Amino acid sequence: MTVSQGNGRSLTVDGLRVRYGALVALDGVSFTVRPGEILGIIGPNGAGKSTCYNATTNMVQRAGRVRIGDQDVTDVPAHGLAALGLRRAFQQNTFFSNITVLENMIAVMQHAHGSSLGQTIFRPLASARRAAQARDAAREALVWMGIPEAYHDSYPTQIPYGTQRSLSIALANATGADILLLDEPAAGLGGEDMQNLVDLMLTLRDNGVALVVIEHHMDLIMSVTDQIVVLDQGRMIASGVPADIRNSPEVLEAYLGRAE
Ligand SMILES: Nc1ncnc2c1ncn2[C@@H]1O[C@H](COP(=O)(O)OP(=O)(O)OP(=O)(O)O)[C@@H](O)[C@H]1O
Repeated sequence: MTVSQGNGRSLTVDGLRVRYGALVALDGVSFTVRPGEILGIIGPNGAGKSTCYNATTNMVQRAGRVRIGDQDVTDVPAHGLAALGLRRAFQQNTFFSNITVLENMIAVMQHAHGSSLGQTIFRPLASARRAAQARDAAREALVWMGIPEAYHDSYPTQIPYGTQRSLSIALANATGADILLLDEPAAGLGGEDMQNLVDLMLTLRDNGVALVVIEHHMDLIMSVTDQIVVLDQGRMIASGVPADIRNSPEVLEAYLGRAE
């Protein structure tokens, strides 16, 4: 396996609280997700799920603390968290659309692992060899994360929508992220695409990535997560393993009772 996953670190948020004027959008939200775990965050519309991601990644003014492994990153700005292994994959697909799928992966992997400009200029043969190695490594990473070779030389917008979603997540992971925050990854997907997404999430989990998933798709959440946090009106009304959440009267009342 060529995609390294860094050191495998957990994410802990403790007592997150966010106010928008008079509205308390998040209040006392705490959880830990460990390497090789998938944590789901669910709740009805307006429950505070997106605010929770924004608070975790320091994109909004908040109280509370955030840790990556043993490191307190509460005051690290959003753009600095990626370098510390925390990546957020947004709902919309994110890639460079004017270069191929393979070139996207090469670019991300080279950015993550660095390349030596001096050697590239002065040693063209070694440079050519490194370029070939980079292509091989990128191809292998893409296939491992469920992007078939048939799509590698296409532009991202030419490949099926579901595969574009997987590509976005694969690129986020290829940065060497230990922790991935996925924002409604299943939105707009069905059938085979959904299964491919599940396979990708499980592959990453099994490789020691800590995943946090905001998702409305209840079957997906119940089938892939190790633990679930339920938000309602900014507060954690329940947390636990999927079987407990499924049977929680509070959750049924607050979330499942209000069909979306
Ligand atoms: N920038 C903002 N300014 C003021 N209020 C906001 C802002 N962002 C979110 N809110 C409010 O905070 C609350 C939580 O919103 P949030 O988007 O976090 O919920 P959500 O669970 O992600 O909802 P959805 O499932 O609909 O995406 C809502 O009442 C929302 O209207």
